[in-house]
Amino acid sequence: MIQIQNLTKSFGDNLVWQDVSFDIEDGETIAIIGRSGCGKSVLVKHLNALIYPDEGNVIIDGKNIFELEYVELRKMRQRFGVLFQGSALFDSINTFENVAFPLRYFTEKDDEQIHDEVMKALQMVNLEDAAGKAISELSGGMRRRIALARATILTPDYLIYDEPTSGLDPQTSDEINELIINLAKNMNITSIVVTHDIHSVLEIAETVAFLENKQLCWHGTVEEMRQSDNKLLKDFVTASEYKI
Ligand SMILES: Nc1ncnc2c1ncn2[C@@H]1O[C@H](COP(=O)(O)OP(=O)(O)OP(=O)(O)O)[C@@H](O)[C@H]1O
Repeated sequence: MIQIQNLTKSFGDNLVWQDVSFDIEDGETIAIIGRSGCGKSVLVKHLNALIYPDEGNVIIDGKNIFELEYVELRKMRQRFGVLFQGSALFDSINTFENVAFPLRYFTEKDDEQIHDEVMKALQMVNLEDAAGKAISELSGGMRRRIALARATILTPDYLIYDEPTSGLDPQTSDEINELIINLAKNMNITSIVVTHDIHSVLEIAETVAFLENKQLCWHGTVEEMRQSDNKLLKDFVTASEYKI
């Protein structure tokens, strides 16, 4: 379980948000929503201590991650997979090696084990035929799926998705959403999804955290979001051109 407690973060005199608190249960899929620049990415970067807050704590399984020493911090970070905005694949190595990269970097596994695990991951995203392809040969949707295979190769407990469907057509977005749902179910992953895409929120999320006015404006289940009277939340959802 991740407990976010009274987090406040500024960069210089730019206050991003203050006093943000909510919990993420094991196995939950939560969407972090809010307008551009409201601090969604900054918030999720606190969850694996890529950014430290001015005030507040993140407690994972009872431990305050901002107090961890280097070795424990590294271990904790390995429990997270991250699907970066724009996929962030390495163009200089092929698809197979992109997915294999975390195994080569973080584990002592031999080539045969690495081969088996990479092929299993590629199968999971329906791209086993792309193993030998250069990244430049892949479409945007395929890149996203390869990035997903790489993000899950170390079987993380938590997976952070930063705008997983941005720039994709509706059909490809649906395919990625389906993969996110399957991964959460089959690998029992806790998923934290940063998105503007209300359609995706309704497809994949169980809970929603809405950042607005430099604070956590609203937090609840998707069902509660559909019925909420919170004006700012309603305005945000309506502006996303999706009626709930
Ligand atoms: N490393 C940094 N140094 C200084 N300011 C930063 C840094 N990272 C983010 N910010 C600022 O923090 C604020 C929140 O940025 P963030 O990227 O989290 O927003 P976001 O909600 O994810 O936006 P978007 O939806 O456009 O990706 C912005 O004002 C941004 O300029």
